[in-house]
Amino acid sequence: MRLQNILRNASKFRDVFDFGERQVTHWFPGHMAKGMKQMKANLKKVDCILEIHDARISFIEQNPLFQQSLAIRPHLLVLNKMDLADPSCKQRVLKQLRESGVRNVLFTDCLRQTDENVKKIVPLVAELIDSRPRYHREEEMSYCLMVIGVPNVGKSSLINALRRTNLKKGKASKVGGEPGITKAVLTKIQVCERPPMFLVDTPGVFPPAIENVETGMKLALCGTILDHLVGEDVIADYLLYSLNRLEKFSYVDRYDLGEPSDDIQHVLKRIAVKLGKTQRVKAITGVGDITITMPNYSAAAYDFIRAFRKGDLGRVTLD
Ligand SMILES: Nc1nc2c(ncn2[C@@H]2O[C@H](COP(=O)(O)OP(=O)(O)OP(=O)(O)O)[C@@H](O)[C@H]2O)c(=O)[nH]1
Repeated sequence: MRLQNILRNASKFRDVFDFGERQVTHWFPGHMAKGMKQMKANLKKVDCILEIHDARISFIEQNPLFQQSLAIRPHLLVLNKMDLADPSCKQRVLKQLRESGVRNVLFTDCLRQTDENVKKIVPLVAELIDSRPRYHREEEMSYCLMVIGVPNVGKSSLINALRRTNLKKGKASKVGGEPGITKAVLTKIQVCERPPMFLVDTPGVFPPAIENVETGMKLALCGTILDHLVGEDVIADYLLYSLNRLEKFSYVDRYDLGEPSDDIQHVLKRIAVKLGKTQRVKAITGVGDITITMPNYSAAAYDFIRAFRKGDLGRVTLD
């Protein structure tokens, strides 16, 4: 019965999301461009780049300004927050990345105390560095790495996880739930004694050349961009569209919807009622003012988006 309902509804789901006239350029604050300059200058001092992406969106175009630097240095792609991504997509993602020339890839969950793949990072990086010429850093005994990635992807958490795993030491980097917390450049954080390995922490840098508005929206959904710059209503609608497209229907039970729906107003209304998020507003009628109870759509959208980000709507890979 349940499956029949879902299949009946599937034909009613949108095939494409209407982004309207949205432009992504104003979603990226100016401090990111400033960070890019700092990062380019720092790149000269590093032996290997740890590029960190959200495992739910693996195929972000590389920033053209870094392509050259990335090409001449060993490079490891860390797909973090794997605990929130769909594990059944792993092999497809790896294949697609391999086809586009990205060979060194690890999936991580930095919040897990003992993540096997976090343990693999130091040996793999040492191997990658030793297998290639180090140019002007040939004499250097220690390894220096740089972590790069968009805001809120887990750069600070990865650094802390590396220290926890290899040095049995605690936090070196501030970790935040809002994008853009890593602002100051912390020079050289030790992550391993043998071999001596250091990291340069950098501000979260957003690639300015996002290939389309949909990539921007996926990044917004995963918390890379401050919500108010994009609009929680449209993020919530894109989330609903994505869950239906990917056939991830756990939201139906969570919010007692009975069956999947592609109508965000309907879904938000039900979420608001379920969570008791209603507000009393005055309405003017022909026979005088009355007070009516309305669903609080903003509070419902907030809950829906947060539930997705925490993994409460299931493990979802958006790409
Ligand atoms: N579920 C999950 N959450 C994670 C993981 N890694 C980091 N987070 C969470 O993601 C949020 C951002 O983590 P940070 O380490 O501050 O990310 P950042 O890239 O340094 O962020 P900026 O400072 O904004 O550039 C925090 O709420 C972390 O707890 C992970 O592997 N899994």
